[in-house]
Amino acid sequence: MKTAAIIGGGVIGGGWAARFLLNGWDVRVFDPDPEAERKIGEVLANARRSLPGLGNVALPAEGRLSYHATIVEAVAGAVWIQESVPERLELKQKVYGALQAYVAADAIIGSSTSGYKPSQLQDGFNNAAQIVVAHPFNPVYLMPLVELVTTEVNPANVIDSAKAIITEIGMYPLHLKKEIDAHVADRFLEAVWREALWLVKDGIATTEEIDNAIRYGFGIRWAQMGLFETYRVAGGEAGMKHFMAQFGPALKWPWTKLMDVPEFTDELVDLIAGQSDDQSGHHSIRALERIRDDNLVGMMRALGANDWGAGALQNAHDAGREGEAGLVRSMDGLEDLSQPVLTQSRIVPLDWTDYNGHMTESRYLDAFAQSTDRLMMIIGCDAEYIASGGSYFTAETHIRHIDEVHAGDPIQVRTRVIMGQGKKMHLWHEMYSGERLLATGEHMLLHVDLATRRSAPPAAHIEANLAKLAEAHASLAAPEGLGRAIGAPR
Ligand SMILES: NC(=O)C1=CN([C@@H]2O[C@H](COP(=O)(O)OP(=O)(O)OC[C@H]3O[C@@H](n4cnc5c(N)ncnc54)[C@H](O)[C@@H]3O)[C@@H](O)[C@H]2O)C=CC1
Ligand SMILES: C[N+](C)(C)CC(=O)CC(=O)[O-]
Repeated sequence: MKTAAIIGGGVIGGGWAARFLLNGWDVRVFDPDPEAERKIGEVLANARRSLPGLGNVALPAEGRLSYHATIVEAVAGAVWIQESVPERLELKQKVYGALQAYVAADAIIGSSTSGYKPSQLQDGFNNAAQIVVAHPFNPVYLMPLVELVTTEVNPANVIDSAKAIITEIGMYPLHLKKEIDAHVADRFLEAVWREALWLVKDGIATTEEIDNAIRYGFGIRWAQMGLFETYRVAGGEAGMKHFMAQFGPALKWPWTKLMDVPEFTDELVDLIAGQSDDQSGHHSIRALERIRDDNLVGMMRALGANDWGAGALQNAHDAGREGEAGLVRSMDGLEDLSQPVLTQSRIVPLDWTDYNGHMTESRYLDAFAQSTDRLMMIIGCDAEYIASGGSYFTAETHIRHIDEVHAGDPIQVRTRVIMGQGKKMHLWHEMYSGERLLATGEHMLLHVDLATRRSAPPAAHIEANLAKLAEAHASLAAPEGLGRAIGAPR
């Protein structure tokens, strides 16, 4: 089991603790705040609610969380130390002094700093080679980006290990080519924030109207294509060059105030805070966090369906986790052909539930369809085969809902081949949470030629694999409920 030490467990340190813990790492925390345990507990509760269902493959079992009275105790055995103390250079350097004395020589020390350059943190320490900036985004347990900033004193093996660990916990290491104050993303955030403060101060728009300008407009676009790809599309068929020719000159017009910062007078602070209270004061911060998390999970899962942006990143992370979750991609991976095939192992995501507070009916079909997709892949009807023109279409489905399941619960689907002959594939899926049977799905599929859209025999290797599974599964007792239908009223 790998161990991470969290030095400073506030908003960001708590998020890092949750991210490591839910990805199976042991986490040791040092924070002198007597309220730290309670605060981290609340962040962790939100993380447990949202992160496990973000992907389509179950996460490993949670690691162990412990709190320690000193830095020296907290860093014992840690291979990653994440410093997230307040953004004050002299405080961070004091912490690095202690870390220099106690951290293992091969451990990595990441700083969450939003603005300091790694050279400012490394300065004067004989273990500078171990110190990097690993700047995350709030909430750390859901947002994938980590800006990894290094200097010439960090050797390649430290940088490679840092990238590998960040990737292992489901995040994306954006390694900057050189260090710069506030890295990449915070420079944008500062520019946008500065401009927004002017717009409020000058009475052009309220905090709520500015937020609407973002969330009804460019904010949604940025979440999926970023800045440059969005503008490339906005240039029409002529693309980026046309876009630059058309809108480049505006950069020199007085559209923005950029470096000019409004003074934080009491009047301006009251104006902004008052408008923010009017806009959102009816929600507690924890409630707003949950609304934010629900939306982030929903958006990232929607991007995943298109294998795009943060969703594509999550899909790649899922693919790397399949083996540990017991999922296979080919017949070679099946240890015992006579047993039903594990075709899904996941946590019920937040966006799969409904007004009745449980997994909604359409998601049972979604889950069973994903299990069918995996079985198709296992017998050889994979992306390459489908691109060559053959696939299966579902002709008939019968789902029985046997027991409830809720967001955050683990589910597994085990699949039997009832019949696999010629064009026909008859599947039986059983969905469990632990030992509890939740639902069954019976599906008849037909192999089709994608060019003619008509049924046609599958390739020989697919037919052979299907027959092998059907024969092996025939030795099991017939599943209870097989062939059932609602039936016409008498
Ligand atoms: N809040 C945000 O949106 C983001 C913050 N960051 C960065 O993360 C770092 C932490 O920021 P937040 O979590 O927002 O601050 P915070 O104020 O919520 O948490 C800081 C924590 O550090 C603890 N602390 C203070 N002195 C300490 C010491 N000597 N040793 C161990 N713990 C100590 C405090 O008790 C507190 O719990 C900063 O460098 C900040 O720039 C990075 C990304 C986003
Ligand atoms: C405001 N902030 C500079 C601390 C923000 C960040 O560093 C990243 C984030 O989560 O927005």
